[in-house]
Amino acid sequence: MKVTTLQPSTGPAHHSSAPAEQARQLRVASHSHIKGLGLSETGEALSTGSGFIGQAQAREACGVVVDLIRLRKFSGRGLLLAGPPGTGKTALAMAISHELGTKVPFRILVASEVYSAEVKKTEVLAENFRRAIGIRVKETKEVYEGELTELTPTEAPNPLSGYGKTISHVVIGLKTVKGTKQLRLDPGVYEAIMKERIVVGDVVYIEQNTGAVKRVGRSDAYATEFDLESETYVPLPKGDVHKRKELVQDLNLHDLDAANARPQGGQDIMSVMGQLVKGRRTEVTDKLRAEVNKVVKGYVDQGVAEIVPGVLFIDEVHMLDIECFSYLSRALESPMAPHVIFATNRGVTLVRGTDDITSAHGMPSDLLDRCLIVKTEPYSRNEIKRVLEVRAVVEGLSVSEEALDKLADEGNNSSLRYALQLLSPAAILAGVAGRTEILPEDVSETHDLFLDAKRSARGLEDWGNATTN
Ligand SMILES: Nc1ncnc2c1ncn2[C@@H]1O[C@H](COP(=O)(O)OP(=O)(O)OP(=O)(O)O)[C@@H](O)[C@H]1O
Repeated sequence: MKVTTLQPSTGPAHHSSAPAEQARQLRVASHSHIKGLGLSETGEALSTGSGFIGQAQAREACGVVVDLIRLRKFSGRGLLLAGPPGTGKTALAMAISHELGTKVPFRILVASEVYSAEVKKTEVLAENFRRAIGIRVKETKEVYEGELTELTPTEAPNPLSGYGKTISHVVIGLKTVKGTKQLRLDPGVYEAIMKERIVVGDVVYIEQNTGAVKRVGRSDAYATEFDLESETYVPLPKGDVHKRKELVQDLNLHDLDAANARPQGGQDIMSVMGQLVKGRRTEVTDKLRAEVNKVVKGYVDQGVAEIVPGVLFIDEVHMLDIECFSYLSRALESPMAPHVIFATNRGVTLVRGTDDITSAHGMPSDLLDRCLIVKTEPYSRNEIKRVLEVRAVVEGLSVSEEALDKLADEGNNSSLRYALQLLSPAAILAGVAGRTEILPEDVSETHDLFLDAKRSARGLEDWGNATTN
């Protein structure tokens, strides 16, 4: 049996998500029940379509925007979601992203994030713009693909330290419909296999010239009717183990900017795309971005790559200042701009960075004129109750009808977000009382333990008055 040796991949290390990124992911989790705008074929809002309750008019308006985006008739324009806090503006932006599809990048930026000590405001905006522009690269490569039938690492004495063992090489077996093949792999590829948590029975492919390993899924020969995890089962690959395969990589322009700012060498797609621009770089500059754009445009013209404009959601847009707004106006003109959705809960207010210019939502009129504005309405008590119901199901909490009513009252008196935030603590208190179901007493106790903004502000005011008298 012919055995082939492969070299390890030397592509850029993929950094784990930074705290900011993790905070961003947490933000997304609170909308995990939102699966889309919940519209019928004719664009009418369904009563609880896709986890969305109420806001029928705003959802239908956003449905029209999704159609405009799909028809590529939305470039250079923005969507502004204006409404009181907790009326589903972020949820609508998430729903639009779902409607556009998982391959469309979606980026959340809270406007106040642009004010950071180290990085220029417009640089933060530029980076978020680039992260919201996807690029899909198709390339045909020589790969070894199949169901993993054998994974045998061979140990050898550690040549460096004289004690302990190291992996000298690993032998794997790959099976396809047509046959099997044994491969002798470099330790670096074995580490990649371990990192991807690949086990015997998984269907994988290994790129021949980089040794990059990709887990496609679990072979459906192992599918059992009792499996609980959300495993993706895939059929046994057809054809030979060694074949030419079209690989699709979904990146965003910031990935390319960063890879070019710190070229790391190597053959995998990130490294290749990371060497588009000659010469050593240290940071991402507008000049670098312009060069990356030029090369990307060349790839698009050759049909190797496709630009996927994503969604950049800028929450609390009234926090941006005049300098940021002028950057946004220019950036929206760029042919490679993402679709920008703004959200604000402010009315007429001062445009930050100016002394005396007030305007609707704190945005300059020239930018406002380019936006479609969608209003979100406060929820009725019944709608708040239904949102709480949907959220409780998603969070796996069981709530009695009376407790749900009590929470809905809290939401009605204070805010939807406050009521939603009482759900998990109430579940904890129910657990402490040895119950799995949340009852009204748990809601009352959490109401006393955790204040809403109005009560806490009033409490401090009373305290302030008491101490000054
Ligand atoms: N109509 C709705 N249906 C289902 N869930 C909703 C709805 N509206 C809001 N939510 C949920 O309520 C919570 C608060 O909503 P969201 O964050 O969208 O409000 P917002 O208008 O963006 O608030 P803010 O102005 O403070 O950013 C989120 O968990 C969101 O998923």
